Amino acid sequence: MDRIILIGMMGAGKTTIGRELAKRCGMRFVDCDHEIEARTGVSVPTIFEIEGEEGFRRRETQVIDELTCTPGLVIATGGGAVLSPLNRTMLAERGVVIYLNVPPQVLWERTRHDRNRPLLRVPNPRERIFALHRERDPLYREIADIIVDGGRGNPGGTIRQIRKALEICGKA
Ligand SMILES: Nc1ncnc2c1ncn2[C@@H]1O[C@H](COP(=O)(O)OP(=O)(O)O)[C@@H](O)[C@H]1O
Ligand SMILES: O=C(O)C1=C[C@@H](OP(=O)(O)O)[C@@H](O)[C@H](O)C1
Ligand SMILES: [Mg+2]
Repeated sequence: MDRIILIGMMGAGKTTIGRELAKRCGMRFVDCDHEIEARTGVSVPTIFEIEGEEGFRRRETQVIDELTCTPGLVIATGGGAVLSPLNRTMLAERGVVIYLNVPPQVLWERTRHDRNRPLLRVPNPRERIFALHRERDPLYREIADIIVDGGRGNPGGTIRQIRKALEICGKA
């Protein structure tokens, strides 16, 4: 299989699970946000400050286009990668797409003390998480080949679920 692509909300565990999954599958791990940070030399929140969300999204599309043409990768996307129809088409056509589905309350508990997510720098970040989840859940589902429950237990359990699903659909 050429690429495994993880999608889902902020705090769903795409970065955490992706890194570990890649190790276990003998593939290389890349995270779109880390790739953008490496290329620009600044953090994601700094890009939002300087270029706005629009500037960040342009960079994100460029990175998604390049990484989804590179073989042998486990790719962790950012939570907003599915907002653009062009991104959704590239992701859907160029890899096995796995949606880490996590209830918004769990997302909130995982991200509430994290300062690295600019979209949560608002007066009511919990409400924001719930609203983003409502808006994005249908988009994740639209392009997912596999949906796993990423909200319970530890990352190991989620990774086992993913590997089993990949085996069943003959992709691992
Ligand atoms: N079962 C789990 N699966 C994935 N992450 C978990 C789990 N339980 C707790 N976490 C924690 O939740 C956070 C997930 O963050 P991260 O991997 O950065 O998510 P994302 O890249 O989707 O925003 C990490 O701090 C991780 O340790
Ligand atoms: O949900 C979003 O729109 C974003 C999620 C972040 O990635 P994670 O999903 O890895 O936190 C990062 O790309 C940026 O802060 C925007
Ligand atoms: Mg991440």
